[in-house]
Amino acid sequence: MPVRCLLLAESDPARWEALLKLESHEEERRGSEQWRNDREGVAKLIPRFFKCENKWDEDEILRVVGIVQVNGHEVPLTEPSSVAIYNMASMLEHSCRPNLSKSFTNRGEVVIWAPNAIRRGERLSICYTDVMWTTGNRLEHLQQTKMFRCECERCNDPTEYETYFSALRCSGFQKDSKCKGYLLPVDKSQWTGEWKCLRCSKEVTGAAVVQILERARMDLEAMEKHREDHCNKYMKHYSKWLTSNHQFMVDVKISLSQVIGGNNPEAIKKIPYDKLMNKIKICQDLIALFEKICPAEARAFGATRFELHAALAELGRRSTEANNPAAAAVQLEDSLYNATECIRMLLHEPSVLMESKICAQARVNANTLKALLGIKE
Ligand SMILES: C[S@@+](CC[C@H](N)C(=O)[O-])C[C@H]1O[C@@H](n2cnc3c(N)ncnc32)[C@H](O)[C@@H]1O
Repeated sequence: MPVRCLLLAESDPARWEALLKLESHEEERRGSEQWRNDREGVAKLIPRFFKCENKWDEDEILRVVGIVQVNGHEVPLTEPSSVAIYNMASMLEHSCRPNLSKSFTNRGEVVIWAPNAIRRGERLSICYTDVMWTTGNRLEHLQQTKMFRCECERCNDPTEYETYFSALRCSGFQKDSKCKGYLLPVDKSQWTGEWKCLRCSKEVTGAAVVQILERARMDLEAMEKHREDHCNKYMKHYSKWLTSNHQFMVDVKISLSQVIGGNNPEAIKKIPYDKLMNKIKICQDLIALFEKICPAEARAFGATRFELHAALAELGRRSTEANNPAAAAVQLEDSLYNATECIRMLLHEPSVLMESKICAQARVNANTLKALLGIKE
């Protein structure tokens, strides 16, 4: 990527000039661990590897590396994904609760759109990191790669709109404790320091927090997420330490929402009633959480709305079979609403991605539901 950028100076001087106008954080990066690694691994390597010792000096290469790191977007169209820089999209500022969503066309063009209404005067933002990461991880990632401390509303509220997405449970850190309180950092800007229970005020060391989070992360990575029993076991075990909305729990709930009755289109018809209701509850909880912490995260909404519409349609089918047309009508209408929301959220997904196929299926299902409900186009 840096070599391609550097070669623009000859192949496309106008784009080279435009690239050089982008933020590199050259000075702030200088001397950091990342900068030292880039110097050894990129700036010194390129001239040797490409046998062009005098073509570019070290500072020029490191500046381009900085520009790529600060402005690059991961494009998930290929396996592995690629990185691209978009001149206009580079001007967008960051928020951990952005109001814009980012998608791509099959040709790799970026699509920036607003899933929800934006108030007059509200600033436009995208997320430079992952909205599904805890505050500590987001802050660290932004500081290390984009060289700034995020002061967005979400980062300044450790409860994250009372979802406790990054919090831990006090009881997990105290033997035989019945405390139902949540732990958060004593200093909201220091997620690696001491944590304190909001209810009983007990303090826990940063090292103890890191230890449990590391264990939970490793177990999450190692588990088979397509296995319902594995997901349930993980949630049961870690409910001692993690809040029900914690990043890792949410990760497992997203898997569960897809796995329950999701093996094939017929599978959902065979699951017991309580499992069907559990799928619906998981989807509704996820949507309520997304609405609070990431209302523009279109792909997460789209996938979960799809699962919810499927479960509600099945519920409606069972109500019809049980001779309860009134309940069936409400459930099918609700299913149609979720299918429509799924389509709206996945509308801009490129056909090479799975999300576009989910969107296409939601269209077919929405038409079937409309026919069932006697709704004309
Ligand atoms: C992709 S550039 C955005 C354009 C850049 N502000 C410029 O004028 O060229 C990313 C850089 O903008 C700044 N930035 C973007 N969003 C920010 C935010 N919410 N708070 C502080 N700095 C931010 C940071 O310096 C970050 O590394």
